[in-house]
Amino acid sequence: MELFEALETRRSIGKVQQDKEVPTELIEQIIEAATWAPNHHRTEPWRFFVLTGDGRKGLGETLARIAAKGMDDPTTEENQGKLEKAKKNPFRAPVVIVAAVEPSEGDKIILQEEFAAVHAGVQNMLLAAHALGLGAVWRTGKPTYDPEMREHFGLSDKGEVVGFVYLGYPDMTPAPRKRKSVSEVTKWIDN
Ligand SMILES: Cc1cc2nc3c(=O)[nH]c(=O)nc-3n(C[C@H](O)[C@H](O)[C@H](O)COP(=O)(O)O)c2cc1C
Repeated sequence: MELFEALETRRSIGKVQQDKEVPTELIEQIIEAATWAPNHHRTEPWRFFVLTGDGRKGLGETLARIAAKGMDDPTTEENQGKLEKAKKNPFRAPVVIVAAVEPSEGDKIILQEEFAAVHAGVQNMLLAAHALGLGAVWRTGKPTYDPEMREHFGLSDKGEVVGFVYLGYPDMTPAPRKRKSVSEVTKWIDN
């Protein structure tokens, strides 16, 4: 797929086929695409966790634990329903690739730039998935940044999950989207 076509036609695909497995080679290709992202001082701060099958269970349990902390009474019927839903969330796609940052140490290292590199990597992953005929969506939400999430994936105190890429073969056709025009978002400064 040509680059500009991929840029313009990539869409968040929230609904993917449950029973169609994604070959390991394609998952590796998508992660490799992330590793080609630009990164200042060549720190390569990205880390990835590929969750498949029952490997998605731990994420669901962590999401539920984090959600329970924010509830006055997690035992009510309504809240139990919410916690069950949180547990099931990672099962919405056959593959969840967790993208995380492990910032490097050093006088020259700027924390925001370590995050920027991983964010750029995630965009590469979404484009690669699209070019390979897969559907993907970058999911986050407040629990992503809870310390328990960092601990669940064994990241350092400075490490952080930056997103969950839900991946599979598309089971939806997204509606075309509009973006603001270049002129609306750009100011040319030439003197
Ligand atoms: C940092 C980040 C977090 C996002 N988190 C979610 C999310 O939690 N759930 C979701 O459905 N989409 C999420 N998205 C996807 C956006 O909703 C989506 O990109 C936006 O609606 C534009 O649609 P498009 O990707 O199809 O162009 C996220 C996107 C980014 C960049």
